[in-house]
Amino acid sequence: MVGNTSHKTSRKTLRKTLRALRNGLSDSQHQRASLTVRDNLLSLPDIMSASSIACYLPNDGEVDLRPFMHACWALNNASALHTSLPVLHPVCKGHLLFLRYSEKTAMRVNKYNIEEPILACHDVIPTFQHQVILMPLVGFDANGNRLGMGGGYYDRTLASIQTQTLRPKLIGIAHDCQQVDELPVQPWDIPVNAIVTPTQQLSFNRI
Ligand SMILES: Nc1nc2c(c(=O)[nH]1)N(C=O)[C@@H](CNc1ccc(C(=O)N[C@@H](CCC(=O)O)C(=O)O)cc1)CN2
Ligand SMILES: Nc1ncnc2c1ncn2[C@@H]1O[C@H](COP(=O)(O)OP(=O)(O)OP(=O)(O)O)[C@@H](O)[C@H]1O
Repeated sequence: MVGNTSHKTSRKTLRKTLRALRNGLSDSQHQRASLTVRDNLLSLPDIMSASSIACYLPNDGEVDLRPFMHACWALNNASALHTSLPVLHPVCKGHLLFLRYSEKTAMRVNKYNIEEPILACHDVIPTFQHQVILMPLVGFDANGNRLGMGGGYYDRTLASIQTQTLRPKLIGIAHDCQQVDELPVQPWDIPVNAIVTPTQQLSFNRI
């Protein structure tokens, strides 16, 4: 665990350190992480009862959710379980849309070189209509505070649904090496309900 994480340690420095750690994992560590996270997710009642789950495609050494998405698609033959991916909002800068994603989805590359579905209105799944949003974490602590890539995309997008009573469960996904003692928290940070890593399933009581 990265130790020296007082509030004085800037988020920028932490991001750099934690991104280097996950990018330093070997191919076999990445493959194992991806499969154990898949299995851990499939053991969660919130996942098994969901009909729409927002995922992401791996970037910058993140845990690869593609095996999990394949498992969801296999389940979708028996139950109605759909996966979506984040797309940079074309109008509302700094926000995300979530678009339905399957093996047949036409894709393009966004400004961060991450593949995303080509925008088609009928494929948009409104954020609040997801039961679960799986969020890529750069860092996390044992209180469920999270650090992302620094764009504020998830924070802005999720801020608009915080007042709703029925809102998606936010599950952060990370490698174990991304845990820190204590993250410096900002007023706009939206904490997660749970965190899944290859070896941990943390859950947090939130109102
Ligand atoms: N897989 C994945 N998809 C995602 C996210 C993510 O964190 N992971 N996002 C979560 O928000 C959104 C994209 N946000 C991102 C924000 C910054 C960078 C990034 O690489 N920033 C560079 C600077 C690039 C530049 O300014 O041109 C860097 O920090 O090195 C990437 C994605 C939507 N899709
Ligand atoms: N709800 C919001 N409204 C306006 N600006 C926001 C909001 N949330 C975050 N921001 C802005 O986004 C910037 C990046 O935020 P932060 O450092 O929390 O990124 P992050 O941890 O990568 O978040 P995310 O994973 O949500 O992209 C901050 O400078 C902040 O001003």
